[in-house]
Amino acid sequence: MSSVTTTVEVVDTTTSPTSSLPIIDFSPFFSGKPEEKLETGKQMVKVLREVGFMYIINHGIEQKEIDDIFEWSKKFFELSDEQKSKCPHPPNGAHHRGWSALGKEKVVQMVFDEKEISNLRKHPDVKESFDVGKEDGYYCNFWPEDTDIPGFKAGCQNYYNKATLTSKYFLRALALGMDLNEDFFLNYHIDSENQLRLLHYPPTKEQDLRNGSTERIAAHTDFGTMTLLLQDSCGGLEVEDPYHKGVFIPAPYVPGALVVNTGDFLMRWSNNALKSTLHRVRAPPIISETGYSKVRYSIPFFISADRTKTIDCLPGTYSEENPKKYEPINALEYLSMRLNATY
Ligand SMILES: O=C(O)CCC(=O)C(=O)O
Ligand SMILES: [Fe+2]
Repeated sequence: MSSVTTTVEVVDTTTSPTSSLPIIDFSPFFSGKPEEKLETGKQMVKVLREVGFMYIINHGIEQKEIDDIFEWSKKFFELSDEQKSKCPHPPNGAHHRGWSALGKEKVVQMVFDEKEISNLRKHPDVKESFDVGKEDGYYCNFWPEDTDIPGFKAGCQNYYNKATLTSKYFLRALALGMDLNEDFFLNYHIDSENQLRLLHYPPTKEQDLRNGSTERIAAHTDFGTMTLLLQDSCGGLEVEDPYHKGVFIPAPYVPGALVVNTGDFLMRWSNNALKSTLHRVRAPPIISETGYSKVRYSIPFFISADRTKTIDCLPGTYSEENPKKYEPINALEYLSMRLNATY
């Protein structure tokens, strides 16, 4: 059996910090050979158990498709505020669609107390975003005027569909890696309300980013099943070392790779067997000459289970010695609770 982990192994990090994220080559999964599919799934699950974050290469999304969605993102954020404000994000945080202007959103980590949230919001994240879901989904999309940016809607939908397709391969691999039927997770993601998010972090005073008085995106975990992230070469993404709380590992740009991580929903579903790891975006590592950090574009794609589905701890993740830590929960109920806290 060929080994598909092409770089840094997850070693025993209980004494020394993890230095970088593992890279998984997904191409053996596409061979269709059961043993190669299983091996790819096992590798994914090992990383999700230990780190919760990895790079995936040879995932099936072509470089041209990646370039195209970054181009659309840049074009969208170049529109005037007046043009972008024709498709505003509604005040209801759970309806995560449309444009959120600079300073609108504060990502908070598991804080549900109104007063505490409003204190945290005094330092909003320095970013603007545009969110898209399934076109005929539960939450309607908001699009800019086609005359302002012709082709944008189709461009986003192309990437949305490709990322959804890719997510289904990852869900198959995940199931095999967890010793479940290959279609186990697919059955909970038949009618997924996935979320495509275009993110733009404008140039920001570097010193403020370094001393933490300004944040691009504060440390948080993602909510859903898994996230597939594209990032540009700016840098600044950091992932908490699973064995050293408060120590963050840089997750630099790897050309063509998707950064893939467990979300809180999957962590709960797995009875905490899979880790949903804290991550944040800080100053890029390279010091600028201007005192301002470079602009950053990134494109997360959040995979969510069907809103009608209720999940219970996965078979094989609980026993008499390790009982279920959670009650069953409905997917929509869980996501709405988390999203409402960010607006
Ligand atoms: O910009 C990034 O790379 C991080 C984005 C992110 O973590 C998120 O939107 O949840
Ligand atoms: Fe995130």
